[in-house]
Amino acid sequence: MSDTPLLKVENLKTQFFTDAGTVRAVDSVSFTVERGEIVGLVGESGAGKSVAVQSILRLVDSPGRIVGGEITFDGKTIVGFEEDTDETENPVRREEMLSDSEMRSQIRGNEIALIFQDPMESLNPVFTVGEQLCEFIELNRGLTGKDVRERAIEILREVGIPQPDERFDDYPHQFSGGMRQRVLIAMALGCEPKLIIADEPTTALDVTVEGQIIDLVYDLQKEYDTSFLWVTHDMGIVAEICDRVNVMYLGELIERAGVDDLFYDPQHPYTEALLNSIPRPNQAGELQPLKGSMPEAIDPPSGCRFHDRCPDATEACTRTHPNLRRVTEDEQWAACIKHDVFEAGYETSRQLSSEGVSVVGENSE
Ligand SMILES: Nc1ncnc2c1ncn2[C@@H]1O[C@H](COP(=O)(O)OP(=O)(O)OP(=O)(O)O)[C@@H](O)[C@H]1O
Ligand code: NI
Repeated sequence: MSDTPLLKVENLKTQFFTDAGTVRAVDSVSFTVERGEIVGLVGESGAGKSVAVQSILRLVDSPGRIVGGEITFDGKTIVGFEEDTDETENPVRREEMLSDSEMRSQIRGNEIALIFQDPMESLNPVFTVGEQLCEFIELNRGLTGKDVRERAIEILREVGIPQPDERFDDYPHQFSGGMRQRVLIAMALGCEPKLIIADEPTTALDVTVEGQIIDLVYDLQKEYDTSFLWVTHDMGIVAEICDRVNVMYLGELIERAGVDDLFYDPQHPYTEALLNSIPRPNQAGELQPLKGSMPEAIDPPSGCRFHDRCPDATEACTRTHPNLRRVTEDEQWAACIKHDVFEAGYETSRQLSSEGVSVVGENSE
């Protein structure tokens, strides 16, 4: 049991059935989170990171639907379909797949907690921070009376709220953005989850506060051994806290690696381009902003979805769809036909060259 990953996502497909066509927001994505790990999910805006997270919690909004794949969490089947139902609008659920009420009572906010970008959305402005935290603890941990208040104050102290017994009676608007995010982390911890999913939780904060929150998460992770799935478009944050990283591009996973391998020896040109666009210690040349913007998931390019922005693309890349495969001795995986030259004819076909790279506008971030 303990050698199975805490979270396992396999060939997940989530699509939006819109009037304009089918948006393949998450297109056969697989990754795992092991116990006690902080795993990053990175990529530009629109890559499918949030939809992947919503799929794990089974919170995909209509007209979106999970149409294929399997998600298991701590021995439970969050998503599981009968075979051969892939890509139909109504795949048949397997018997062991958790019901909607089991998702609500056992998984969401209990075994898996979610932290969003905007804490105000998750906090109720008419109740004090303390009241909300207490309600949450009562609901999730079954404590009552004085114990609840004590636990709430203890957690507030733990997440670095100064004078927690006084701040307990404040309303959310009396807290700064960073403090509110700390309260959300307190709530997430309050239910002692096995996994915390953080979807760009520090994007709205200034750099100093962001740094403090990240330090806090790092410390808490050490203390509680909680696993994290950390969604961000910020490679700097990834470098700071993640053990392993999954890079998404246009609904697909294009590279997966341990954080050091990813930063020092990226195996996919998109990862390399992302890294070249941020300042980092071993920076060889000047910063190069990532050229162009990500195409629409409704009509992805043929072959490799990144080929029209890729500096290394050859003609073969417009034809061959690369699969994610292990490309180094370590656990480093990439989806690029550079790594299977003989099969796909990468080296023998014409370089698309710099003119082949369409430069349309600036990076979408
Ligand atoms: N309700 C919806 N209806 C139609 N398409 C949607 C809907 N929600 C998301 N999408 C599409 O799914 C794709 C993935 O979106 P998603 O929000 O997961 O991206 P993201 O990687 O989280 O980006 P960001 O960094 O901006 O949060 C996009 O093409 C988006 O337009
Ligand atoms: Ni998002």
